[in-house]
Amino acid sequence: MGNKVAVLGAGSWGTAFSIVLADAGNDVSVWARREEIAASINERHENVDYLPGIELPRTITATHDPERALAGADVVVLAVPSQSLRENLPTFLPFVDKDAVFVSLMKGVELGTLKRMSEVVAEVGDIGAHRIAVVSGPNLAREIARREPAASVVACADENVANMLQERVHSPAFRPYTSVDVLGCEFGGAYKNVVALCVGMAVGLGFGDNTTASLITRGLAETARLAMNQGANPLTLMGLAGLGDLVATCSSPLSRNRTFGEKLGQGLTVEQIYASTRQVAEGAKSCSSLRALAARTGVEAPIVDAVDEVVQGALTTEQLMEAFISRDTKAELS
Ligand SMILES: NC(=O)C1=CN([C@@H]2O[C@H](COP(=O)(O)OP(=O)(O)OC[C@H]3O[C@@H](n4cnc5c(N)ncnc54)[C@H](OP(=O)(O)O)[C@@H]3O)[C@@H](O)[C@H]2O)C=CC1
Ligand SMILES: O=C(CO)COP(=O)(O)O
Repeated sequence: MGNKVAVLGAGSWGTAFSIVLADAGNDVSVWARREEIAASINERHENVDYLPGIELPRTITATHDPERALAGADVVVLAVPSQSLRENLPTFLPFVDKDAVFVSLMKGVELGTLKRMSEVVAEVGDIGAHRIAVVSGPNLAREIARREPAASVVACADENVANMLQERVHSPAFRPYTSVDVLGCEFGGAYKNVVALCVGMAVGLGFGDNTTASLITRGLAETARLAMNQGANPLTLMGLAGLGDLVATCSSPLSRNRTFGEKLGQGLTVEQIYASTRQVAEGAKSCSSLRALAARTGVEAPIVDAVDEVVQGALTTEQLMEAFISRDTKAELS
């Protein structure tokens, strides 16, 4: 095995992370669902749909053929939407080397099964935890693609694998830290998208920084409550994959989740927002799965509950804010 990485998914983050991988010295082969995206990457060295105006390194090539993308790759990066991973995996798995390590970039929880992405990979591919890693942190795709400095977490149950991947993804602008808390990183990544939807709603309604800071802070408390109930290390939620990503996503106009929430706050419907973009806002789906998981485990999750109600059309954004403020009062650290 050499230094070839297959990146499965040519959206914003799959493409931006390919730049990190190329800058770190890997040969990168991207699988694109649409042939025209593969052609744009190969011929123009640009992903015209997802990262227009960003020149891609020549060591990134793309193909529509999963077998070609995966041939000779010892690291397989998964960058498709969370809700399509289960249906995508059977297309990829026959061509994955038996020792290759999977790296999930995805930040969602599967509807129905309520599984995290690493759990879906383990189940569908019958793959051990030592071969499944996660990269998660404050990593807005366009900023990473512009090589603005950022840090992130590479988590794997096997510390040696996390160390190996840390080297493979360490580029001049991208600083990865290792962790063995895959679960904590995945909950941090999925939950912050829902909190960002909520913050976006507040912004869309015209509220300022006190409101958004209150939602971010209570969102972090809620994230930690559910993640710890599931076995996460609480310190992971205080780190890059928790607080770091929460702050970046909730603060940035580049975030699709925050933007989705903002449009809801401005009065657009969920259907109108879906019709206006092809990019994924994971929180609009994961609010339902995280809500179901919290209910199943008896964990209080008022932000996730209320965001899901808004997305289902059962609550307006004004009612969400009213519900947030008028809930029964309690001790902060309860
Ligand atoms: N963008 C970001 O800043 C970051 C994103 N992430 C996470 O990375 C994951 C991927 O997101 P991102 O790249 O941003 O998403 P985008 O919306 O930018 O791109 C989605 C990609 O998935 C493809 N796709 C859509 N539907 C399917 C399907 N049913 N089967 C296979 N492929 C499909 C799209 O192909 P097509 O063009 O043909 O529709 C496109 O290549 C998400 O979980 C996200 O939360 C994590 C960190 C940062
Ligand atoms: O995960 C992200 C930043 O770390 C990207 O957030 P959005 O999916 O909301 O754009």
